[in-house]
Amino acid sequence: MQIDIGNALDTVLAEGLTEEDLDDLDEAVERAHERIERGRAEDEFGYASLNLPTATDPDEIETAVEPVADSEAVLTVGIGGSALGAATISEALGPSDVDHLVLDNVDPAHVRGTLSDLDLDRTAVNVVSRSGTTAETLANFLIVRDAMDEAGVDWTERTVVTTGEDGPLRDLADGHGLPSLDVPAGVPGRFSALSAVGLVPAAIRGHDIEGLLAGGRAAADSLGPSLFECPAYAYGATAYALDQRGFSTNVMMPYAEGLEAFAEWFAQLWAESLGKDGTGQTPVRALGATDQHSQLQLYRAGPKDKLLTLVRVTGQPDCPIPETGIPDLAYLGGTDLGELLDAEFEATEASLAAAECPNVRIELDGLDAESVGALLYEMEAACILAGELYDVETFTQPAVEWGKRAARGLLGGGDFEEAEAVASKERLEID
Ligand SMILES: O=P(O)(O)OC[C@H]1O[C@H](O)[C@H](O)[C@@H](O)[C@@H]1O
Repeated sequence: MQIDIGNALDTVLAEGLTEEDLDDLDEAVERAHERIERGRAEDEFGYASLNLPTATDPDEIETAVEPVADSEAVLTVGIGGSALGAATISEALGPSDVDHLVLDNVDPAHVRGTLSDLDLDRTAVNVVSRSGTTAETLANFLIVRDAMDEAGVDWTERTVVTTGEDGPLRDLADGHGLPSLDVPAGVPGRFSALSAVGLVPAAIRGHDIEGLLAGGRAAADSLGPSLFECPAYAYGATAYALDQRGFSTNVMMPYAEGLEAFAEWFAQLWAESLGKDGTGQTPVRALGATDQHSQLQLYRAGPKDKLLTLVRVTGQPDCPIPETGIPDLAYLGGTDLGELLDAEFEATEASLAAAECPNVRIELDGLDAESVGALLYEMEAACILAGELYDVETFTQPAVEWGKRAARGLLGGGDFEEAEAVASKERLEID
């Protein structure tokens, strides 16, 4: 990944970063890098995530998915960090003979519709939950099992489980002798894409999981004590510094359909990791060039509180635009869709800079296993670096846990005082 922070500098924007700011940040990055390396060396909770490209065993994953190698579809049942990494990888690496669908939400119509479209006899069920207790995941899995029973399919022959060392899902996998993989200890879900959590569907779909890990390893080698030599840290430090200047929203806008899910994965990573103690930068998902025609008006002319992260992929396949006799469209003829996308990308960068809106360019050399593995790793490293600069507990998500306990209490899943707050909700109803 290459990064260009030129449009975040004071030479472009009044509120931009000065040379002195960058030097100060660089010193902070050096300290943070030392902390991160110490955490990695000791496999500390969270920091251990940055060791996944070497710790993950691709052969173990390939072996676990062998029983479902005949699948026409893989259905991931998981949510948040247990689904978004896998979805990102599948979408970025493109089509395969095996479709990948995700049941994360518990929307009844969506779940029913998804199941009714599948040939369950040829579907691999990929159940993922680090805790093994997440209500949405477990409820959906029970429904999938039931649907398989009804269709006369032995669900135990079509299910692969990835979960923590213990918990109800681990017990279930052990009880039925299901192929099972570990969510590695010390790795929070949103940092687990380069483990079995993100790689099982890729393996079933025939994608190059060794390549994904090799990309992660190359990215690990690129980490270093200076932001001027480390794209991941340059990104994390720039986003942090801009947030300190009031650019409290980070719009992640890839110019590639294959990275739409990546923006969603990034949003969880950034929000759950950095949204602590009254700090954090709000991630927003957008897609270029599509959202130039809907949201860009706000980003350029609305409140000056946004950083735009614009991602482009070089080396896209050719897609020539045919010549036309229509005079107004003549400029398009003989060019290529890729050229049009690039022109849109650069025009957006310039238009934002001209309006004093900071933006950062991230470039990827193609969307292959290596570049996708590197991208996921570098964004995780950027996030961990930013967490050090904010001085927050990057790897926990207590605010999310609050709502989970409240919902569980409401469903009779135990006594949770958070559930009482739901009953005492203030109302002012207008019909
Ligand atoms: O993997 P699980 O334990 O099922 O958790 C799935 C997701 O649930 C939560 O609500 C957490 O906030 C997320 O960080 C996590 O990724």
